[in-house]
Amino acid sequence: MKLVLDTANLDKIKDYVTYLPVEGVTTNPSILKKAGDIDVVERLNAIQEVIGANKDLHVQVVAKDYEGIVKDAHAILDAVNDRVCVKIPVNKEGLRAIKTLKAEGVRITATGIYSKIQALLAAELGADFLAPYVNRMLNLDTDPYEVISSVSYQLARTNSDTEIIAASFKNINQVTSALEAGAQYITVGDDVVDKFVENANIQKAVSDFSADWTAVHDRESFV
Ligand SMILES: O=C[C@H](O)COP(=O)(O)O
Repeated sequence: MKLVLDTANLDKIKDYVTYLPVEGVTTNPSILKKAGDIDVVERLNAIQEVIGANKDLHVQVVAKDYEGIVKDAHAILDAVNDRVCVKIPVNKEGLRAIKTLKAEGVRITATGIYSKIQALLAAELGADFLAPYVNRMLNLDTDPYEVISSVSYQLARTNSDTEIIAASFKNINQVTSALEAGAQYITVGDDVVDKFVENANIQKAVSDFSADWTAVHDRESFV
């Protein structure tokens, strides 16, 4: 499992890198909105510094038309660094932009994926990552795991270098199910990340072990 953080909260990212196998960070305009009225370029550069230059930072374009998307992509690469994966929603304008930007060698994360056909088209145009929206598909009565599994099979069958970075999670079961379906990466918001190893049963087990030890030995550590 390759874990990516779907947040722009710098304090949380600083904390997560101390105990989680963080492979990167994804953002989009809605995630950046949660961070408030920040200097976005400054924040993105700070995030890259915290995760390390060799980890992937995915930054989404804002413009909706082809020319604007290509311009946004260049602006993001200039403002942050040329390794950034530019996130582009998969619609007609987005696919046109992916085609142009891949010809320039730009790393692309195809996002806003609700269907197999979106994923397969973006992969065929050379997108580096595909971001199927798990919870949003479930809300629409689409089985995201069947989509991921089928796309994963097609990518393997065609020896594609494109990888799946499943997104849009509301709980841990969705995360593990997406991985079981074939996603190589999962990008998870801090609301769900915070629950990974924080539950009352884990804390109770730790407390019980500690109580059993101190009942016999007059100290709270091994030595
Ligand atoms: O970048 C895409 C997000 O992972 C979508 O997540 P959301 O459905 O919680 O907005």
